Amino acid sequence: MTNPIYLALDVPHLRDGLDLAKKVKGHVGGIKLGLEFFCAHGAHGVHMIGQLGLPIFLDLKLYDIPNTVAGAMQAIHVLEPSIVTVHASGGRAMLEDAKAAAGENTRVVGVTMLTSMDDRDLQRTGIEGRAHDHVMRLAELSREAGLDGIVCSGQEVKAVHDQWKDGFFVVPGLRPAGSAAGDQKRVVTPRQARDDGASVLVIGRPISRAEDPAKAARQIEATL
Ligand SMILES: O=C(O)c1cc(=O)[nH]c(=O)n1[C@@H]1O[C@H](COP(=O)(O)O)[C@@H](O)[C@H]1O
Repeated sequence: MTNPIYLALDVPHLRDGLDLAKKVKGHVGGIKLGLEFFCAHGAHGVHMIGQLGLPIFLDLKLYDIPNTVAGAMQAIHVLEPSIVTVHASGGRAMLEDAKAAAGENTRVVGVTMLTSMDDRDLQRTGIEGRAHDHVMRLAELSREAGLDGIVCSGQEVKAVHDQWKDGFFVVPGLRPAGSAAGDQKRVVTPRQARDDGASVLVIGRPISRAEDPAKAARQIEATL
């Protein structure tokens, strides 16, 4: 079984990121580079981390008009990401054009509702109803638009998986039992998410902020 854990490398310094990625390399299946990393280090940083040989998940959460998102997708072909995120709420045309413009070996997944939000936060954005229903709607839209899968919390992944059998499901907001949730609100354990159908487990601070990141990654891997 391939290791489903992707380390979220949310660090400001490239040297620290490289050191951390090297430390945990044997205990994760890939590295997720997000906005913090990409804004600071751009394509150069992605190449540097890519040299470690692990799949790269470029979490850019693209959200713009279809033409602009398609252009951004084309611009990152050269980085050969295995996974890229777009916001599912960008609408069907944006999602279709994002997928059409993506590289052949890149999975495009739609971010449904951030794991840092709960029902109340959702309502404050003007959307009535529960997180669960919102995620299910955006999962359906993503599937219709031809995306490979979605990003959702571990609280929804089972229901989404039941409806979209061959979908690819990225689950962040994961916390081993007893660890601090921080800004995450819809949280489950890595094991729970995997059992419920997650394809990729995105884990950041429980590994990156641990005293011994390799040990933390190994311990999480052992629970799966
Ligand atoms: O797209 C993501 O990866 C993402 C979506 C989401 O809804 N929630 C979420 O936390 N993420 C990312 O997953 C990672 C979670 O990090 P930790 O909370 O430190 O484990 C961060 O890099 C977030 O940017």
